[in-house]
Amino acid sequence: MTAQADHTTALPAVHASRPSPSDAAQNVASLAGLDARSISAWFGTHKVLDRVSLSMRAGEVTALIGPSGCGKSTFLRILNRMHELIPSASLAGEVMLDGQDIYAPNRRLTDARRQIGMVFQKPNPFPAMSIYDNVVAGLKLTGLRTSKRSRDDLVETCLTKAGLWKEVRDRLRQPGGALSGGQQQRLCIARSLAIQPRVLLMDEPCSALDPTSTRRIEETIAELVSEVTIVIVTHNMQQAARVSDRCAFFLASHGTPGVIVEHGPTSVMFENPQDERTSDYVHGRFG
Ligand SMILES: Nc1ncnc2c1ncn2[C@@H]1O[C@H](COP(=O)(O)OP(=O)(O)OP(=O)(O)O)[C@@H](O)[C@H]1O
Repeated sequence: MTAQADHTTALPAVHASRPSPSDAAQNVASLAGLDARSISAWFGTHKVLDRVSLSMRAGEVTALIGPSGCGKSTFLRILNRMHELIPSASLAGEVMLDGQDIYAPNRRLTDARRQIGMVFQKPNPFPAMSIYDNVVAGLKLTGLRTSKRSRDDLVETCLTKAGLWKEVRDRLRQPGGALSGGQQQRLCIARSLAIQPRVLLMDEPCSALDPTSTRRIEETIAELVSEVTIVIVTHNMQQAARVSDRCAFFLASHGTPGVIVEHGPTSVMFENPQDERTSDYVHGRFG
């Protein structure tokens, strides 16, 4: 999971057109924050994260940045219990969703996955399944029976939110695999939204996309964050500056496990970071 870092010294305007996070949080009752407390992670005996704590606020975009191999993707997978799918993987710590630990013994794995969705680096729609069926594919997870009419509405709503409706409304029965890469990624976002997650995790969602598709995804993120809390891993510093409210800078120096060196508002992280290593990284002096 490596990608070339794309650094810049310029800090573009950060989504001036959307409501402030606090306005958004007040407007949508179901918004939830995620609070990771003292997370350590291992693959076998190899420790890759050491007591990482981070609050990801409701109604905000939090960007996880840092050089390759410092544990960003591992941290992200821990946030919705995907880390435990890897046989050698283990972890310590707590992940609180709206004050409830998703790892508590009485919490079901499927609950965490339903409430905390994930979009991956490489678009992964079901290629032979129709666009329509891709969007509703996750509904089985919820166990809810829905009418055809409400499924139709859901498909339109989710594709609209993902910025894809106008491009596909006349070909909903065509296979998802026939769409362009950028369209497939927006289809995956629509599929995640269909089960109404409270948090959406995005692991380098634009790294396989061209600049135009990347811009569309970034616009989609800006529109979605008023109703779903977003955590995004990105190697692209311009993108982190454009889309996020807050950033966390991860680092694993000289084979030590990854830690968060610094986190805070994106403008501060880029313009006035407290740690020299953050400054060096966001300005492209290493990584
Ligand atoms: N399935 C796995 N099995 C064993 N080790 C793994 C596995 N996945 C990741 N690691 C190791 O965990 C460490 C952190 O990897 P991770 O992918 O979380 O970093 P990252 O910061 O997301 O990197 P990148 O930016 O390159 O995607 C690395 O040393 C990596 O080799």
